[in-house]
Amino acid sequence: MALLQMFLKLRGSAQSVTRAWGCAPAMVGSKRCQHTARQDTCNWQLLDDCFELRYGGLVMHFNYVWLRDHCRSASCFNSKTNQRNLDTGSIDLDIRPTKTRVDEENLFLTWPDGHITRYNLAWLVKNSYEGQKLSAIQPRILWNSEIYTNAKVPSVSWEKFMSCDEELKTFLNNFLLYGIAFVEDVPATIDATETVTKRVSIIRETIYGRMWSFTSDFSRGDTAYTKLALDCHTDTSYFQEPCGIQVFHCLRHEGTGGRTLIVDGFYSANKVLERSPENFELLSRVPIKHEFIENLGNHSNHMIGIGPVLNVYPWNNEVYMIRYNNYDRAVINTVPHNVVQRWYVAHRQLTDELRKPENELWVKLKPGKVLFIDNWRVLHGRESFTGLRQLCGCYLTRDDVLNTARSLGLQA
Ligand SMILES: C[N+](C)(C)CCCC[C@H](N)C(=O)O
Ligand SMILES: O=C(O)CCC(=O)C(=O)O
Ligand SMILES: [Fe+2]
Repeated sequence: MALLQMFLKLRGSAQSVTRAWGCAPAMVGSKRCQHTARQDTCNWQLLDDCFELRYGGLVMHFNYVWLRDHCRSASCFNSKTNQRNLDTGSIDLDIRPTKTRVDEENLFLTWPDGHITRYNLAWLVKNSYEGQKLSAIQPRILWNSEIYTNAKVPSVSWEKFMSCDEELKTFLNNFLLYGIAFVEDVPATIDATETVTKRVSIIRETIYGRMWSFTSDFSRGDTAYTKLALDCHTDTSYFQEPCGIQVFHCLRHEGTGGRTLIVDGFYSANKVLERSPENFELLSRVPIKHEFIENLGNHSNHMIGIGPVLNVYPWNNEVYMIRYNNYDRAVINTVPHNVVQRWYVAHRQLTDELRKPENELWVKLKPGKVLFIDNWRVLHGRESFTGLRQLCGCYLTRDDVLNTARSLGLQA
């Protein structure tokens, strides 16, 4: 929590300075602002180290360098490319505006060189730390098996999915909210599986190939290539950037068992946060290693990924990635002995949550039913099985899935 406390402290000290700085012509101001339909009062003060703005129900604090840096005038910002022209390295780090003016919708600051910046007040609300802190980067519905089942998430079907953007949008909306989504009635081939994934994103080629198809032949040095049960886990936790999405399509299974286990890792992480913030903090602070060492036939690989089990945004504690794979977790040598015990306690609490039967969703994948899993959020596993079972799929690059979602107007 140290970093968060630092943030809060910094904000606290900014707030405690109430008298305005130097010899600015107008240091405190007030104006009735017409903002959309309602009347909003807009109050501002030039504080020592920031500009304080009260507007739209928020008290916001803007650093002066930030304000200069975010000038959207034609000379500072190219609105065609949405890129900054202004050289941030040229801003005086002690810069202060020399003049301040507010009208119904805008704040105007004049800088020492005479340059004037206009900020739309609604834009400031949206882009202030205080405004941002209130909202999640990615709105989600955390689920256990009952919540997911009761939600009756509409499934999408191959034909419509391939031809209709609205159907793709429905699918991506489900995927963003729940971290899993299905496409039904897909032809049971590797080619069709590839076609369906390419509708969503770019395939991420890895040491396992581009499209992969595997069975219990131990062709690779990993338990996935056996008939054994697998406890819930995230894949490629031994990559510096674990794969964003995993796609599974069971092309055939003649035998028993082999159901797929799916668990919302963020639901469990949230339970840990609610019950023990200290444990949550340990899991989000302590970096550990995952490792994949393969020496089998013509496959020789050594992958190492380092990072905490829970990756959170420091300003709102929102989890954005979980790395949890007890098979692939490497020797812990990044943690001092007095922290290790506490880390194991925290890890146990998360494990207990993940393994609660009510949090487990079990599905039998059948030919035709393609499952997309958010590998940064949802853990998967499987029941042991008998007989011939062939699974194909691939990994997708996360940025491109989110890019597709945003291009369809979804928040991602
Ligand atoms: C999916 N596919 C069979 C290609 C690879 C499986 C990788 C399994 C590995 N233990 C991990 O969790 O990353
Ligand atoms: O066989 C399965 O159902 C999944 C195995 C697995 O965890 C994987 O391939 O990543
Ligand atoms: Fe896996």
